[in-house]
Amino acid sequence: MSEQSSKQNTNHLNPTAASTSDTATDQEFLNQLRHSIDAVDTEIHTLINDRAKLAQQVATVKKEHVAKIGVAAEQNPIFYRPEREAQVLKAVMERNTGPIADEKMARLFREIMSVCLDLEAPQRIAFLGPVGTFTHAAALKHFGKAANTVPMTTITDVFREVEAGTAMYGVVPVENSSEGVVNHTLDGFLSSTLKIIGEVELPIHQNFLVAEHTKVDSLSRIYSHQQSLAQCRHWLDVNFPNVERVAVSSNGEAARRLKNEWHSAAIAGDVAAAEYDLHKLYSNIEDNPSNTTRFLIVGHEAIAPSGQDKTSIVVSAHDKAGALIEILKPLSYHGVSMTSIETRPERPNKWAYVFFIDMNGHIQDVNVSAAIDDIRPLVKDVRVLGSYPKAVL
Ligand SMILES: O=C(O)C(=O)C[C@]1(C(=O)O)C=C[C@@H](O)C=C1
Repeated sequence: MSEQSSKQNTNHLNPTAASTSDTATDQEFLNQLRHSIDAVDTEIHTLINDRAKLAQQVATVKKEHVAKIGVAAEQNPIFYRPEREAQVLKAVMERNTGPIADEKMARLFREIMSVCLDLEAPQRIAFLGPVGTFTHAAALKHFGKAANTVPMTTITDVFREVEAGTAMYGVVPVENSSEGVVNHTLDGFLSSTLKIIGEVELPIHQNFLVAEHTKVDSLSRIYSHQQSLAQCRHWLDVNFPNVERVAVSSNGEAARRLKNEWHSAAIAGDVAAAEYDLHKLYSNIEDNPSNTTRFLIVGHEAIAPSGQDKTSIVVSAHDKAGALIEILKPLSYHGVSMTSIETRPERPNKWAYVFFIDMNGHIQDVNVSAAIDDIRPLVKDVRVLGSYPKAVL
C-alpha cells in the first residue's frame, strides 16, 4: 500500500477495511497495521501531554489556593490526592471494554498519573528497604514508577523520615495473609502522630533467581528471607532438596548477593529480579499462590472521601472484663462493619492493651463518626489513625 493511500485510511481501528485486497501481501498488510499503530500512537501521545498540561494547571490552582488562604493554614500545597487517584483508577476499570484486562489498563493509567504527579511536584517516598523487597514493589505499585522511592533500614526509620518531612509519605508492611500482623508497624503508630492515608495489597509471588554467571548445575546455596524460604518450603523440598537454604535479612539482600557468587541462587519477587538484573529460572514457586501482604501508606494529611473508604482507629481500653465487647457495640449499633481487629500491649503499662480496629467507611460518614463518638466515653483514649481509599489495584 502506498504512503498516500495509507494516510487516506483514517479509520485506525479498522485497518482491515482497506487492507484485504487480493493482491496485498502479508508484508504490505503488516506495514499498513504499523502505519495505523503509528497514527494511534501519535494521538495517544498528544492526549497524554494534554492530560499532563491539565495536571500542571491543577498544580497551579493548588498553589494559588494555599497562597490565598495564607500561612496560617497549610504551608505547602498538597499535590498528591489519593482519593482522586482511587476514583480515576476505579473509573478506568469500570469503563474498560477490553481486550486489555481491567487491572492491566488501570496499571497503565497508574503510570500516567504517576508521571503527571511528578510534573506537579516530585514525590519522595520512604519504604522499608532494601531495594528489591516486596515493600519496594508495594511502593511502586501504589505511587507508580515516576515516584522517587527511597529505602530505609527499619520501619521506625520510615516513620521518622516522614515525621521529619524528609519524605512526603512512607510505605510499611502491616499484615500477611499467612504470617499475621507486623507488630513493628502497629507499634509505630503508638509513638507517632502520622496518619494512615492509603493501603496497598500485593499478592506475594516468589521467583527462583539466578545471575548470568550462575552455575545452575552446581548450586550450593539458596538465599532468601526466612519467611520466603518458608513460603517455598515444599517446592524447594521437591526441586532442590540437597541445596543449603540460607536465611538473610531481606529478599533484596538475597538477590544482591548473587552478584559475587557463582554457585548461589536467590528467592525473591519481580522487583528484585529487575533491580539486580537477574534471570527468573522459575516463577511463582510459592506453595500458597493466594498469599497476600497488605501495606499502609503513612503521611500527615487527612484524606477526603473517595466513595469507597476505610477508617482505622486505635483504642486504649480500660483494664476490665468485657471491655472489648463494650467497644464493639457502637459499631454494630450504627451499622458500621469492622474489617479487622488486632490487639497490642500498651507499653509501658503492664497488662494493658490497645486495639487497632479497621472499619468500612470514612470518618466524614455520619454512622462512622457517631460510632467513634459513642466509643469515646467507654475507653481511656481513641485516636483516628486515618480514613483512606480502599486498595483499588
Ligand atoms: O486531581 C488532582 O488533584 C491532580 O493533581 C491530578 C492527578 C492526575 O494526574 O489525575 C495527579 C495527582 C494527584 O495525586 C491526583 C490526580
